[in-house]
Amino acid sequence: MAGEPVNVNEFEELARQALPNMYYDFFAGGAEDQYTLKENIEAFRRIIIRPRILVDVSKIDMSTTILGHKTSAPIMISPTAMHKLAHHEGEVATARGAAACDVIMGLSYMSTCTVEEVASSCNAVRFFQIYVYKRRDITALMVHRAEKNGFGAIILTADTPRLGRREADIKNKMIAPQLKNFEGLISTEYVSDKGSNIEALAAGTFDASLCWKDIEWLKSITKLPILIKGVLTSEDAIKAIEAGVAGIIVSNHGARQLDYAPATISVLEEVVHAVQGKVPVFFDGGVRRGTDIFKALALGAKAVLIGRAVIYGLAAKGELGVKQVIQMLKDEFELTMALSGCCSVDDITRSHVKTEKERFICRM
Ligand SMILES: Cc1cc2nc3c(=O)[nH]c(=O)nc-3n(C[C@H](O)[C@H](O)[C@H](O)COP(=O)(O)O)c2cc1C
Ligand SMILES: CC(C)CC(=O)C(=O)O
Repeated sequence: MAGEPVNVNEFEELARQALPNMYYDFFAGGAEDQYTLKENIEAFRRIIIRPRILVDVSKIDMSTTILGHKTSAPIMISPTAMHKLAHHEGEVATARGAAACDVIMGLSYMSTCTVEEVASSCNAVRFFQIYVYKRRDITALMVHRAEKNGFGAIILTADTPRLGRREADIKNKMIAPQLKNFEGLISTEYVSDKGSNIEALAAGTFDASLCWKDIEWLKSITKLPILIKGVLTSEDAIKAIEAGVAGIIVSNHGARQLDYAPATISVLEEVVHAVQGKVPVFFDGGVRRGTDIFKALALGAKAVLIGRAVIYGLAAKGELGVKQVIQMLKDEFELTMALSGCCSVDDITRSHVKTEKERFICRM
């Protein structure tokens, strides 16, 4: 590629060149046939924008408020694991990139920098994602550390009772590094001759018995608002509201868990309808362009979360790359708003997009 990257896909190419195959495959890969992985992107392509003309768009305001936190754009960083495998500064570089762009950072439970290191590195608003370990005392301790270190919410990832089958990681015998957060608490260095050590780590530590009633337990150990991540159906959206969560994240885990789960953008509206405005609905999966962000907001998302795009920026150029990727998405989103006749995020409505089903309705 000649010159500087001009879009997220070019950052992916730089990341591919920068990383050992094993790590690139871990970051980029999905489950089994990777049908859902492709669909997360393709389903966006099938949605068309209906722009309005002759609107004064000389000033565009992308800002919004997420759980009471004012933010520059409806963009957050999705929690993704093990950033030191992408860049030696790890999650500290990601957090600094988020702070520089004034967006909220989701920190993974499986991070390679500690909660304390990330918290003291910058003033980014941070949410902490958790997996629930069989050793619940360790999860409770992590929640308390996040609370003590000024994190603004807990993201409970609910789609991973077991790890999805990621065949590249099996072939590569993907390593499971020791995770600094858990040093002295539990070993996260798993070695299995059979294949992915990440899978062995998840099988050894994650609590597959986690269920709806455990949200009560989580609420009993923290005052922080709880977002539930991994909702794909109206049935589960209703249960989540009954359980008292502060928000819902429509996510298929970047297509790394259940293959042939739906593309997230194709089920966003189903969840939004079920929620009836009771809590904010967030969205992730396949966001690579500002137009994708616009489409998700038109279909009812309060904000989107970005997973791989941020990792690609981090792998290519560290903190600067994270900043450039987020800025690129913000710039593209701002231009999309202007060209669609929307001056603020509240101006983006359902009538600004046509889904595939609606596109072929013939107006007589
Ligand atoms: C390499 C990688 C690691 C991830 N690790 C986590 C994790 O630790 N916790 C979690 O809740 N989700 C994790 N996810 C899922 C992301 O939070 C998010 O749902 C997904 O990446 C969104 O799709 P996108 O990558 O197309 O933006 C991970 C995703 C990737 C690609
Ligand atoms: C270490 C893994 C369990 C992190 C994860 O959620 C993922 O790789 O998708």
